[in-house]
Amino acid sequence: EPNKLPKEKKWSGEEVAKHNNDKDCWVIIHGRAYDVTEFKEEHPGGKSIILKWAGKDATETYEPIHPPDTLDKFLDKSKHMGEVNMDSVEQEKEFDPDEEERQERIKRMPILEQCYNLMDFEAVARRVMKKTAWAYYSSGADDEITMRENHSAYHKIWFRPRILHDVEKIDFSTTMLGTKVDIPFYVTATALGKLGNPEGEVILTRGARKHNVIQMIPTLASCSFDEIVDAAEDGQVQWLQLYVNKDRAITERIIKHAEKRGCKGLFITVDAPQLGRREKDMRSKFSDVGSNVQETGGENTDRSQGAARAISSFIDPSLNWNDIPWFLSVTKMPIILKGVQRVEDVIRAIEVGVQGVVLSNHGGRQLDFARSGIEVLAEVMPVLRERNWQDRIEIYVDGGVRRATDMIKALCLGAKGVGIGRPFLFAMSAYGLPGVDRAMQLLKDEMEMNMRLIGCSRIDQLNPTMVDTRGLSMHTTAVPSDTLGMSVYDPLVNPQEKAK
Ligand SMILES: Cc1cc2c(cc1C)[n+](S(=O)(=O)[O-])c1c(=O)[nH]c(=O)nc-1n2C[C@H](O)[C@H](O)[C@H](O)COP(=O)(O)O
Repeated sequence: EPNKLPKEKKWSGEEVAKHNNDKDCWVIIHGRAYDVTEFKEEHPGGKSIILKWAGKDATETYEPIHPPDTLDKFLDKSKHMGEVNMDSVEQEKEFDPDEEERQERIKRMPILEQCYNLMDFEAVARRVMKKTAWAYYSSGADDEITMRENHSAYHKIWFRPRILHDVEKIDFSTTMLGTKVDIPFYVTATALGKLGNPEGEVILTRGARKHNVIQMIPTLASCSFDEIVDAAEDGQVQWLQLYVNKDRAITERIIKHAEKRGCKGLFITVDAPQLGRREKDMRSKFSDVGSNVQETGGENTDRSQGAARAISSFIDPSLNWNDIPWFLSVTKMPIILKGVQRVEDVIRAIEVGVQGVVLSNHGGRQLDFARSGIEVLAEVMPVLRERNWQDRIEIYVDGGVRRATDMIKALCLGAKGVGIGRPFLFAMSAYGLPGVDRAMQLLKDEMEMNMRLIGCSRIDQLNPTMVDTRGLSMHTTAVPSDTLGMSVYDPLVNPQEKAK
């Protein structure tokens, strides 16, 4: 065929560069050429990003968003054109006006030992991460009120410590879905790990292994699912976070494969029938990566929806309670609904037969003005206790957990454990595995001290009498300062302009 290479030949950069338009479109990924002329029409991230790199090496942009097996899985073999002689390819770096200053900031960043708590990692990550990666990880929906409320809700809960209890030996280990863990937190599912670190989610796997905590593997990981499972040690427990695909055959395949690979929990995300509107993310360079989920949204849909939208057009917005029996029928893994936000749905989850819920608003990235997970927990537990249902399912909370005291408050109120997201992403992005390791160790040190100071030596001694939650439902949210107004009316300097 015209485009077929004799075995030993490699394409030159010049030859690939000829295929640089809508009618004839090749890209180079990891030193190989791919004909994406037809595929670009159905690319979930929209076709503009592909055309932007038509005829060029797209590896750097491609890498953080796509697991390594993406092209083998989704691009017909006949479109895999073969090897490219990369010496002949003109490397085109995506111009980033901030890159020079960022490299300077990296040289001046604090050493790891100067990070004393999880918020320190956020402060460092903000300075040293690429803007697009920082935007994706740090963004919340709309005015980010819920994202801030998630953390400040813990500041409305005060302790009622007890005294004169023997707290010489502290044991804060517990079990989660039957797995023994060192400390009651798990690494929650957060997409696109390679935006923050070239190795991606496997860094979190190694940190989780070292501290004997569970990692929840995201559907939208940068690493492939099998890479993440292979990075785990024998006996290391992982869970799967599932975005349900409109095509249930794909979903069934994913579930069965996860079970076969040893996952010990299926966390179905139920708070994201469509990914939230995260404006920091939308402003970053992904703004040219509109996705076909907007196409279905009709002409006037805003296409600059950032990375989130670019990778989530497959999610099924029709998912509903009637689907749950099917999930219970296709797997033996315990099923947990992630993103439950009111007691009525916890009752329904128990009645429909799932094994747990995560009280969560997706880190404030979905519905703004959703209540914090911890506030919902305070609503849920008294109702379950009234029915003597408190042991019918395991209840987790995530969102805004930054201190061991946050964890202790959640456990006092009846949570089995908490999920932690951004802190480990920021620790990984700033310092790699040593950062994640230190972040987890800091939480263990804080846990030991605070359990001692609250007067408990074991997790099962934590109970509602040890906290005062009277202030919890007071949403004395200061009127949000108009950050959008301050920035959005500035003449948006086009980075390309700045470079001239
Ligand atoms: C920070 C972050 C969170 C994401 C996340 C990506 C990032 C960068 N992504 S998202 O791209 O779709 O929004 C996921 C995801 O893949 N699936 C999911 O169930 N939750 C996702 N979450 C939510 C996460 O599982 C927790 O609910 C949330 O992070 C907890 O809040 P903290 O970050 O404050 O700990």
